[in-house]
This record gives sequence, structure tokens and C-alpha cells, in this order.
Amino acid sequence: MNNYLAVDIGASSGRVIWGTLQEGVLRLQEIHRFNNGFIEKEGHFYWDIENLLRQIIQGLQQAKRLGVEECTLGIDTWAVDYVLVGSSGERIGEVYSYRDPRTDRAANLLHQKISFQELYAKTGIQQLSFNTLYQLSVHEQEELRKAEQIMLVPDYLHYRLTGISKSEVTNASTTQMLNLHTQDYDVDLLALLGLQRNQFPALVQPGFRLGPIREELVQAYHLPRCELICAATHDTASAVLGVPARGESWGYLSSGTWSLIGVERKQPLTSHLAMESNYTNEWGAFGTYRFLKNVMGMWLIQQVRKEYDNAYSFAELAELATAAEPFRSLIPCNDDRFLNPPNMTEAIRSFCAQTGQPVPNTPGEIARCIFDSLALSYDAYVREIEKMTGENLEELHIVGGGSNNEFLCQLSADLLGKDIEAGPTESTVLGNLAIQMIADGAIRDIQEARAIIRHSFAIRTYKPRPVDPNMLAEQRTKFHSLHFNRIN
Ligand SMILES: Nc1ncnc2c1ncn2[C@@H]1O[C@H](COP(=O)(O)OP(=O)(O)OP(=O)(O)O)[C@@H](O)[C@H]1O
Ligand SMILES: C[C@H](O)[C@H](O)[C@@H](O)C(=O)CO
Ligand SMILES: [Mg+2]
Repeated sequence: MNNYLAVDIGASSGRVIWGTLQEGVLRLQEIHRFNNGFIEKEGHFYWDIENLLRQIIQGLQQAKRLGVEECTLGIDTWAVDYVLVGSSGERIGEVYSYRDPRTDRAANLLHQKISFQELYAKTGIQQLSFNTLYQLSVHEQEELRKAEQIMLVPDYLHYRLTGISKSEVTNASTTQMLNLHTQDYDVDLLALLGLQRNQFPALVQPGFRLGPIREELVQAYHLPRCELICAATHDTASAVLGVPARGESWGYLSSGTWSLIGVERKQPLTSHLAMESNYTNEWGAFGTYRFLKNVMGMWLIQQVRKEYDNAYSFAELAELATAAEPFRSLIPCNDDRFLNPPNMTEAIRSFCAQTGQPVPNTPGEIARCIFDSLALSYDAYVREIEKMTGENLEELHIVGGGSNNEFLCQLSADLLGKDIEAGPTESTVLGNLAIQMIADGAIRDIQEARAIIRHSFAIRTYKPRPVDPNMLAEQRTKFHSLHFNRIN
């Protein structure tokens, strides 16, 4: 029986999970979990990349202690952020978090050189203020000049472990620098930033075999002998692979720090409506495209929970929301004011005051405002996606940590009037493992992998409850009037 290790590092937490496939059942054993999150230094926000490497090493050491002598290893992380690497392989400077305010005006400045319309026609990528393209356009020129390589976070982690430098396509597509037509980095876009194509590693597909962990690391840290295989290194791309879809017409909501809501397509969709509504075409595994939209997601409640000194679990906050008055106050989840405010609770309260809504006070009222607003977002975007693709989605899957939020899963089913299938929580890990097992020949293809996931993990179905159509129409109208997510 082969051993497969998945390292999945999201914005709020990371985990090292040991996967095995026994008689058609996929079994997971969590062997290490750690908190993630950016650190603030002099008004800027960075990731502690050295700590992430330490945590991966600790997870591998634990795997060895549990008896894993040989394995394959896949790594996935959040998107867009990058590491500058010098001619001697040294890291140059800090690793900025995408929530750093340095990009607040970057898009407006860059669009003086190239319109968003032209950019979208090239890349099909949604406008998020922190896309890698915008980050690099404002990065300190001194550091950029010293950079021989620009690696996205998971590619850099691969590099530190193996010495091999490659750029895996699913995550590379989130840079907004990959050209849909040439299927490579767009050299004209790079030139706008004063960058060369050879500063970015060669593109590779999920399943690419990177090679073994460097021997000196194996010896120094008593690690298992691991061969690194490129997962779909964008965590959302792995999450989509881990969706236990049955048919051909299905949508997903990868619910974690962000809610990524979309469909898996064989071709990109870059219509004028898709661009105007700010939908993206991130690349998926096996030549697919993840036509989706970023929704601010559980970041909102994560920050509120911290501001209550973590006095409540996420389950308790969902419970308190259940008892609060429905649709009393709503927020436009994707408004930039919620991207990284000094205090999320205050940002929510002041928005409600500014818009003449009742101001939420208690933890339950704040949580209810967040979850009502998220559910109305999901309702709006699923209907937009169905309109743009011409599909009536027969299956809707919520995966990731948010699939444990019973209140929000049920409310989403009620508003949409559709069944919602919730779980697995660790869909990202499962998608990471699926690529390894397919590369290893243990699983034939992604269809078989999804069938095995369906068979191996409990999936809870939320059936829609009756909703007053007048109330629904009223809330949809109110939400739409508050919603600012138009490209300025
Ligand atoms: N029992 C629960 N009840 C309600 N919500 C929960 C529960 N467990 C987890 N969550 C939600 O799941 C979120 C974390 O999801 P997940 O672990 O998928 O995120 P992540 O992988 O750390 O981050 P990223 O989204 O960047 O991948 C929490 O912020 C919380 O809102
Ligand atoms: C910054 C990105 O939008 C973010 O990482 C999102 O793509 C994601 O993957 C969240 O897990
Ligand atoms: Mg995650």
C-alpha cells in the first residue's frame, strides 16, 4: 500500500494529512495541523514563509514517526502571493500578503497602461486588487531588479524542498499574467512591469513529478523519502478536484477563508457579461477552467471571532446566528472596506449605520448579518452563473470548513430552492491526493477519484424549506441595491 502525503495551507490554517487507498476506500489521517495568518510589520502584512517550511518539516517528521518511510508529497496553498529569489537561490525580502494595502491604487495606475477590458480578453481573470500582476506593479523596484526568479508560494516551497523550480499552471493562472490564447505567461504584460519571461519558471501541469526531497534535508531532519508531485497547487483548484460530483451539471462553493463559487468548464467563458460581473477563468487540472467568483467568505466571521478574543467557536457563532432576527442588517460582502479593516466588527456596524439599517450589536446579530449576506451572495451568484452558462445546475456542493456551518448551508438551500450537498471538509486535501494517486496509477482518472471520495466520506444533503416568495424578492432587491461589486 502506497503512502500519499498532502500539505494544504490555507490563509487561516494548514494541515499535513496522510492518505491511503485501501480496497477502494480513501482514508485520511491528520498528522499535523497549524495556524496560518499574516504578520504585521511597520504597516505592511507578510506571511511567515520560514514558519510554513518548518511546519511542513514537522509534519514529515511526524509521518516518519508514524511509520511512513516512503511516500509521494503534494503541496497546495492560497493563490496570488509570491517570493522573489536571487541568483544564489536566496529569498529576497519579505513575502507580502495579498491583504497588504500597497495595492490599493495599483489597478487604477496599471489600467492607465492597459485597460481592464484588454487585460480580461488576454487572461479571463477577475479583477481583484491584489492579483499578482498588480502586486508586482507596485513592488519595490530595487528588490525586483535583484530577482532572478519570481515564484508563487507553493512553487517556492517545492523549490526549497527539492531545488527544482517550476510554475504549476492552476496557481500561475491566478497571477492574471497567463495568456489564455498562448497558454503561457503574456510577455507583453510582463514587459509593462519591466519583467522578462525567464524570471518565471517553466509552466507544468498538476501531476508533474518534481523529484525527491534534497538528501541533505532528509538526513538533517530524519524525513521519509518523499517524491514531490505537483498537486493542483492553487488550493481552490485542489478543492474543486475533491468535489464529490456525480454528473455533468454541477456547481461548487469552496467555503473557507474565501467562498469560491463556480463551475468546472472545458472552455473559458470571457463574455462581456462575465467580465462586467467580474467572474474569473482560473485554470484547472486536466485542461479545465474554474469559472468562478471570489466572495469574501468566512474571513468575515474569522475576524469577528478574533475581535471577541476567540470566546466563541465557529459552531457557537453559527448557533447564535440562528437565534437572531433574520435579514435585519445586510452588507455587500465583496466591498473592499471588508478586505482588511482594522476592526471587522466596527466596519460592519458602521456600514449598517451609514445605510440606515439596524446596527447589529450582539455576537449573534453580527454573525447573522454576515451569514445572511453570504447566503444572499451565494443565491445571487449561482443564479448569475446559470444565466451566463445557460445551465440549470443539478448539483450544488459546499466543500471546505464552511460545509460544517449547518445554519449557512441550510439558509443557502432555502434561498436557492435547491438541494445542497455539504462536504467533505477536507476537499482540498482530497483533490491534492487525487492528483498524486492518478499520477501513481492507483486511480484511473478524476471521475474515479470523485466516485471514491463520494464512497469514502459522509456527504450531508440540505433540502430547501418553504420560503415566502415576497420576503425572498424583498431581500434580493435590498441585497442587490447594497451590492457594489461592479468594476470601477
Ligand atoms: N464546526 C463549524 N461550524 C461552523 N463553521 C465552521 C466549522 N468548522 C469550520 N468552520 C468554518 O470553516 C472555516 C475554515 O475553513 P477551511 O479550514 O476550509 O479554511 P482554510 O483552509 O484554513 O483557509 P482557506 O480558505 O484559505 O483554504 C472557518 O473560518 C469557519 O468559518
Ligand atoms: C487570494 C486568492 O483569491 C485566494 O487565495 C483564493 O483563490 C483562495 O484560494 C482561497 O483559498
Ligand atoms: Mg483551505
